[in-house]
Amino acid sequence: MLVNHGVSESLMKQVLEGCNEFFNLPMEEKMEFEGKDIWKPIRFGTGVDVKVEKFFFWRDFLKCYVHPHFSFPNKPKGFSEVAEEYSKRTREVIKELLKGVSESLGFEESYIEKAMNLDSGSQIFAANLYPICPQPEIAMGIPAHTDHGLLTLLIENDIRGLQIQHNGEWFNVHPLPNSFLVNSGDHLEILSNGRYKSIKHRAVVNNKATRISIAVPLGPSLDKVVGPAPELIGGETGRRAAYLPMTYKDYMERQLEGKPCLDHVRIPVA
Ligand SMILES: O=C(O)CCC(=O)C(=O)O
Ligand SMILES: [Fe+2]
Repeated sequence: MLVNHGVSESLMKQVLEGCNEFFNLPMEEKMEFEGKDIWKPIRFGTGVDVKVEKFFFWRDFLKCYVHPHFSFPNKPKGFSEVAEEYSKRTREVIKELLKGVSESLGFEESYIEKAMNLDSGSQIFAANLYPICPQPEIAMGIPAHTDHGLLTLLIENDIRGLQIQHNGEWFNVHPLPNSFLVNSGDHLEILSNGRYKSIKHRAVVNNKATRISIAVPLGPSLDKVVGPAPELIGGETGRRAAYLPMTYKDYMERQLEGKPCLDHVRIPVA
């Protein structure tokens, strides 16, 4: 589905360029932001050359919490301002999309915004760098996963690499120029009691060009206990809750520790 998102081409270019400049900083400057704690407001990680299971991971990343509080590196100069504007704009686009999602579930358009407390919703700016890889067949940029939030907006620097899983098979996808690729996340699946499915995806690497992608997920406020919308279960609907409620914060802690959390909260059919 194509909709006018109202974010300028020049802002998209500037934010990708800012990421490029950040990743080009000397390693010791980026390592100031290095850390394992998932709650660190600004976190840089370098995973190139680490073998996990059957693949070598081949990715550096920068993850910043940008809402409700905006945290961002103070270099390269001007990047933080561009990223703040980009975060604000993408948040508006996601909120607009969620109005349509609310209506598609039979609710008034502000339902998800209110139910998920999006005024203090948790938004992350996640930039990924996939350097040229000499042996792409034994490496993986980012392994198969689902995003934990409600919706994620993704852009890239014209180099392909994203794959999504459909009916058990992997398909290459490539955002159209000047557009966002929108992925549905775990919390949309939970809230909609499975009417929306969280999309499984991964990023492969190549031996020709460096790829940069920026994923911006928006989720509920961290203290929000999220389970299936009460209107979609029980009573006349004849449907049972298919997911256990949990705070978004607890959920993220499990997911980012590498445990597949959606499987944990899914209630098996008796
Ligand atoms: O690089 C990509 O295309 C995917 C990135 C991604 O899935 C993520 O950052 O969660
Ligand atoms: Fe993702």
